[in-house]
Amino acid sequence: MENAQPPRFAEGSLAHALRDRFDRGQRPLLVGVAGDSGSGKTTYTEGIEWLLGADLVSQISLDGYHKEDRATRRQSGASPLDPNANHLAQAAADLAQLQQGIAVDIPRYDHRQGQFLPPRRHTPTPVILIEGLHTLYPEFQSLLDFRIFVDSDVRVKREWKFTRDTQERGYADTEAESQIASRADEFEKWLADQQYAADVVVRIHPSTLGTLALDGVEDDCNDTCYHIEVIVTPNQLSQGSLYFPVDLSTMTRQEALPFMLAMIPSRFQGHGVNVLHVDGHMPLAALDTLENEIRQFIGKPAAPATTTASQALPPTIRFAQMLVAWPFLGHLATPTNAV
Ligand SMILES: Nc1ncnc2c1ncn2[C@@H]1O[C@H](COP(=O)(O)OP(=O)(O)O)[C@@H](O)[C@H]1O
Ligand SMILES: O=C(COP(=O)(O)O)[C@H](O)[C@H](O)COP(=O)(O)O
Repeated sequence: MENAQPPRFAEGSLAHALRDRFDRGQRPLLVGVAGDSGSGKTTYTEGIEWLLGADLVSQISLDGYHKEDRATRRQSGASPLDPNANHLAQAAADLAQLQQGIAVDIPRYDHRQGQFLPPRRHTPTPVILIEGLHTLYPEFQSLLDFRIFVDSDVRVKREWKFTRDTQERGYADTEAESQIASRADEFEKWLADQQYAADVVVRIHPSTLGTLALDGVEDDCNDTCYHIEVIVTPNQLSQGSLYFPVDLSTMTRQEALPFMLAMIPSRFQGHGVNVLHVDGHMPLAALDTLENEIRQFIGKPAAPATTTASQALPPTIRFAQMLVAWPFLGHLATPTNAV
C-alpha cells in the first residue's frame, strides 16, 4: 500500500510556509478565540478551519474544562462563566504541552447531552485554535500567538443563544430565558475585560441601515442582516491586495439590496485602531470572489463550484467568518510574525 503523502501547497504560499515550519520541528501556533456563550466563537473558529483546512488546523474547546456538568450545575447553581467553575490551570498546562508539540488527552463536553465525554488525544497541527469563555485570561496569554475576542450585542446574543440552546442543546424555553437573563451581569464581571487583551475584536450589532433610510424603509434588513465591526491595530506592512468587487450597476436597479462597507480610523483603549464596518446583504458573487481571493492568498485551490459545507451557510455568516479570519491570516503572513 502506498504511503499517504502530506498535501502539497504552492511554494512560497502561506499554507506551504505553515506546513514547512511545522514539519521542520517548529512549535504549533496557538490562536485564542474568547467571548460570551452564543456570541459566535465556534462559528468564527470553524471559518478559519474551513479556509485553512484540517491538514493545517485543529480545534479545542475549553468547555471540556468545566468542573461540573449540566445536571450538577442545576443543583449547585454554579455558572460556567465563573473562572473558578473551570479547571483553567489544567487547561493552561495542557496547552503548554501542545505548544511544545506533545500530544495531550483533552477533556470534552457534549452540549447535546450536557455531559462530559471521554477525553480525546489531540495531536498538534501547525495551527491550533482554542475557543472558550476564558481563552484570553492571563493564564493563557504567554501561550497564545494571536487573540480574537467576539463581542456580540446583547440582542444578537439573546437571539442566537436562545435559538441554539432550545433547538440543539435540549433547553426548555423558560430555562434558556432565565440563563440568558442571569448571565448578563456575569459576562460584564468575568468575561468582557478579555477584549482588552485581544489583537482583533469583532462586534456584532443588529443592522443599523434602517437609520440611514429616507422617509420610510423599503427593506430594513433587521431580521437577516447584522452590523459587523472588526477592530484591528493597523500595521505598516504590505500584505498584498485583497479585492472585494461590488457591481455598481446593481445599485440603480429596483431590486437593489441594502449594503454598506466603511473603514473608520478610531481610538480604542488609548491607541489607534482601524475599524471595518459592514452591514446589509452581501452580494453573493462578491462573497465567492472574496473567498477565492483569500484561498489564493493562503495557497489553497479555489473552493469547488458545488455547494460545500461553508457555502451552504447563510451569506452573512460566511462573510463574517471571512472578516474574522482575514486579520489573523494577514498577521501570519507579515514577515515579522511567526511564519
Ligand atoms: N454572523 C452570524 N450570523 C448569523 N448567525 C450567526 C452568526 N454567528 C453565529 N451565528 C449563530 O449563532 C449561534 C451561536 O453561535 P456559536 O458560534 O455556537 O457561539 P458560541 O460558540 O460563542 O457559543 C449559532 O447557532 C450560529 O449559527
Ligand atoms: O456557557 C457555555 C459555553 O458554551 P458556548 O460558548 O458553546 O455557549 C455553556 O453554557 C457551558 O459550556 C455549558 O454547556 P451547556 O449549557 O450545554 O450545559
